[in-house]
Amino acid sequence: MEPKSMSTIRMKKMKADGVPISVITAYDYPSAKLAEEAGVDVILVGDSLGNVVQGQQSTLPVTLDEMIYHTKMVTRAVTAPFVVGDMPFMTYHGSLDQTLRNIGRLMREGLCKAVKMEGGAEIAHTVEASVQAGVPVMGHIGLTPQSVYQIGGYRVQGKTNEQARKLLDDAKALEQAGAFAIVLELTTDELSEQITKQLSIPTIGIGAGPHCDGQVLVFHDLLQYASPVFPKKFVKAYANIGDAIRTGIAAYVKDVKTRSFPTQEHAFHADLDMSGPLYGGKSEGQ
Ligand SMILES: Nc1nc(=O)c2c([nH]1)NC[C@@H]1CN(c3ccc(C(=O)N[C@@H](CCC(=O)O)C(=O)O)cc3)CN21
Ligand SMILES: CC(C)C(=O)C(=O)O
Repeated sequence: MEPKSMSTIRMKKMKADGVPISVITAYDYPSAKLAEEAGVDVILVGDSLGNVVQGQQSTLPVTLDEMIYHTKMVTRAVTAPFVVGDMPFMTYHGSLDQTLRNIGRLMREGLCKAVKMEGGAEIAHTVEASVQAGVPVMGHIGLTPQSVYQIGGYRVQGKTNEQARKLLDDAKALEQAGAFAIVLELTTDELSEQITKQLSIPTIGIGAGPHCDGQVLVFHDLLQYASPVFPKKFVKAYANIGDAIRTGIAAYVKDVKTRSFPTQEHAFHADLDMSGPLYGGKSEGQ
């Protein structure tokens, strides 16, 4: 039987039943295909692709067209996982009209089933309008990388009462606005637990401790795929495909240099006489 597709309703039920939600980022066809085969519930086409795929210093330069390009490749690859596309920097802060156009492009062209937006109470009106337009919205609070230059660095969030209280209010405002889930990024364990308890929609943690309803990690971090950012405390590496790829390529280079590859084993043949005049050889009688 075909695996049942993940949905926002199933995710909410998973929270109620205490079943954790597994989320991974992916940015192209093969990685998304492997993620589905591995049984992941949700795939986030994150704008972290700016860092791990494009080699940028932050997620800010990522454009809507680039998000659409990557989201298309991911949605082409999968059936069961619920695919969420990230709204890039400044594509949901202008007029509501422009925001809805941008969401429309990501969903219609990228074929994702939902979008993610960074921000709390200050974007609740945008979340509400999007939800009213029929768009499932995933919230994202705590460390919001699109605001890294305002925050001043990739820092743990919610360490003071004032900050923690504000983040709890943000989470509630997003739930009230109709978000179907909220990413908690780099929020303290205690705050993540409290937010998770007080919401009926699932929390998806990254660097947010073990109390969230689900977990998300960046593909390149959990598989050690040449992730350019320094080692992060909240990451657990489950494979080292960077090493595997480098070792494989180095062996290939060595084989080419020593003429160990290709060999006759990899060659194709045709039964032709290439010593004759057709190929510039000497013909008889000359
Ligand atoms: N490869 C990658 N993984 C990510 O998780 C990720 C990205 N890129 N790019 C977009 C954002 C940026 N993220 C980051 C980047 C750095 C830290 C970091 O340096 N964290 C420190 C904690 C700092 C503190 O103690 O305040 C750490 O040691 O984990 C955290 C999240 C998460 N996202
Ligand atoms: C790290 C996750 C939550 C994200 O926002 C991204 O991949 O862009």
